[in-house]
Amino acid sequence: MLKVSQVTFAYHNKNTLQNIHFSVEKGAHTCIIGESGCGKSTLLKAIFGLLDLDEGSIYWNDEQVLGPAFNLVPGHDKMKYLAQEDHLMPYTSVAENIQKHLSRQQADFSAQRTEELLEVIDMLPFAESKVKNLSGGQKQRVALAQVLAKEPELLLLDEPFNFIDNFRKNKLRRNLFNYLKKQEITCIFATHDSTDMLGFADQALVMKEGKLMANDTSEQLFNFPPNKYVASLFKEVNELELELFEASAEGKVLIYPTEIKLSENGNLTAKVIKSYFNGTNYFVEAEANNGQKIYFNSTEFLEASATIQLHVDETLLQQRKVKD
Ligand SMILES: Nc1ncnc2c1ncn2[C@@H]1O[C@H](COP(=O)(O)OP(=O)(O)OP(=O)(O)O)[C@@H](O)[C@H]1O
Repeated sequence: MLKVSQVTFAYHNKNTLQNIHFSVEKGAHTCIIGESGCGKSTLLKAIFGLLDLDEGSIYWNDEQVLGPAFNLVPGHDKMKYLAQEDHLMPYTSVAENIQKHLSRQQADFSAQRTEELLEVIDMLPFAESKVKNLSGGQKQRVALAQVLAKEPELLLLDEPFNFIDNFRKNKLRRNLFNYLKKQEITCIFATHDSTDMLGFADQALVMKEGKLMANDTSEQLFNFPPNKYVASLFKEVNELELELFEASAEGKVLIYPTEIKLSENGNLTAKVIKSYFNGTNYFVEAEANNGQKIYFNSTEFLEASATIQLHVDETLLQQRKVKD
């Protein structure tokens, strides 16, 4: 189990991690998500032991993770950390790059282990290719196989899929996270992409400006986002004044565009501004009578300036009130 307790860290007096507190169970997959610069990479580095904390502590099982001031070779030996930049050997083959990272115990069945890892990253046909001839996304996959080679107890991945195209990403994510579950490897990964979080993380940590804003399952965060920042990580979201639905109501409510329906007996009146075709339907920008913008999906094209009735489910209006 990983225990991160009240961790605070500053780069040159600039607070980068503030009072971060959470734990991760053995074998669980946890994602760290948040806008660029919020401190995701810094948190991964702290967990791996690359930073000397200003306050707080980090424990992997019963062992405290200590920073470079206490370790000649920084980095915890039960963990593997894959940074955003890779450290591959360009003039050797993909297979050799992986073999180099296998542990001594695995030397006897090195070819079999290399093949297994090549399968996880979906690169069997590239085993003998030189790394220098690979694309950015392919190099990223080889770097991933390298950190898996030593069978770490805790794997820390920083944006592991950012150079990989969507077509490959889905298969790679399924392969990787199934493999990690099978091997009972605990994994913490930083990402910008909510599809990494929704499908593959047991637990999601949302960060903003160095603080931990939410720690929950991704389903819970999607269905009941505590604020607009969290909801916006998933997709575009409307933060609507409740007075639009009931004159005397106060406060705001978070509603995703797919949850607003065109309806003759709607509870919201609006005027269409523009319809954008998005392949399956139209993404419509409209304006409520208090001037607030409303975004929703429609199966039909709606003419600009048309007055329309929209409907939002009453239960959602209750459940999605914004908490301060
Ligand atoms: N070595 C460093 N020295 C000084 N400041 C740094 C250093 N590394 C990161 N920072 C700053 O710390 C803050 C957090 O950076 P970090 O890389 O952890 O964010 P991030 O959430 O991983 O961002 P991204 O998603 O863009 O990778 C940023 O303001 C960044 O500029």
